Amino acid sequence: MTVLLIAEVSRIDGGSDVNMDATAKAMTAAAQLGEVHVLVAGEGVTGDGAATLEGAAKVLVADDALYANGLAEPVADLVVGLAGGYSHIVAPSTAAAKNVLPRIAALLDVMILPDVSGIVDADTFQRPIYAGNAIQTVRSSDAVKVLTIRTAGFEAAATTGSAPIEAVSAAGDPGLSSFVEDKVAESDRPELTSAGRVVSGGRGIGSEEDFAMVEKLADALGAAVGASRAAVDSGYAPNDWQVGQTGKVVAPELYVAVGISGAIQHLAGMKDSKVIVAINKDEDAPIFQIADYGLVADLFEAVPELTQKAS
Ligand SMILES: Cc1cc2nc3c(=O)[nH]c(=O)nc-3n(C[C@H](O)[C@H](O)[C@H](O)COP(=O)(O)OP(=O)(O)OC[C@H]3O[C@@H](n4cnc5c(N)ncnc54)[C@H](O)[C@@H]3O)c2cc1C
Repeated sequence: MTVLLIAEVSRIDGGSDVNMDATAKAMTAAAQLGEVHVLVAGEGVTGDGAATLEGAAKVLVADDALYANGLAEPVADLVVGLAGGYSHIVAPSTAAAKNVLPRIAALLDVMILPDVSGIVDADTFQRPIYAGNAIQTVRSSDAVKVLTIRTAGFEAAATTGSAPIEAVSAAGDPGLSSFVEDKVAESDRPELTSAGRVVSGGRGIGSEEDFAMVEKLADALGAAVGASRAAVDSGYAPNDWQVGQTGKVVAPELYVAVGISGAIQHLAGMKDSKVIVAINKDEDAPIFQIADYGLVADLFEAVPELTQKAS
């Protein structure tokens, strides 16, 4: 069995480099499957770091401007071109890999095995389902197994090796996508995951216009703004404000939940906050069970009043 491990490559200061932590953890999983070749695709990449990974038999370096901006299509094409000799194609379960690996699986006409957290044998894998509440064991009879590795489940491989490095040439531009720009979101507010205070709004706010009320309270408190998934799905707040199981996990000193019922998936993202304040008109709302301070009130009255007092 020979495994192709796709290294996670991050863009740093105009160049690219291997994200060693994610790649080293995926290496530990890959090494349980067979001999591992590591593919490093990027612009200006050397493969030197990947070559130190214990378990790497060979490092393949595709140094080309085509891979500079992390577009999934050229990388998928490159991997499909190399896939012939491999029993498994593996990558750490990162946002980039989750974009590339399903394309590879589709092009090879095999299934994708995402978020693998345990290797049973070369055909059998474990992965969490139902938000981690159950573990699924999947056996694949595909000729090539394409899997992403949930890195939290594996220790990082040591970096004491010295694998040989080989250049591989770019597959050519499939012309399916082109890079336009990267834009860093600018905000005067603190960053959500590291903020000391967070004010989040839920479906109870009722509209995008009224969500401005939550933002005003956040600004008065010097807080970051969060939202429940229902508020995001309803278009009241942008996606990257979502707090919870499928959003961001926050643990600020102060978390204010406005018009949020307190579903378990929301609590998964904020229950470790030091002081939780809930504003809800329903006194039986589950959020009150974990709130340190509960205000049973109409948010349209309570929030402007609080904002005025905090300003
Ligand atoms: C797999 C999965 C993952 C999920 N991931 C997430 C996640 O990451 N984050 C998340 O938040 N949810 C997540 N959810 C959704 C979650 O189950 C809930 O549907 C969601 O959290 C509900 O959002 P909400 O509390 O804003 O809305 P609702 O449950 O509709 O609650 C609205 C609340 O507002 C109150 N209210 C209404 N009007 C007023 C008023 N005028 N004044 C005061 N209070 C008022 C109501 O009493 C109610 O309690 C997930 C669900 C699934 C199945």
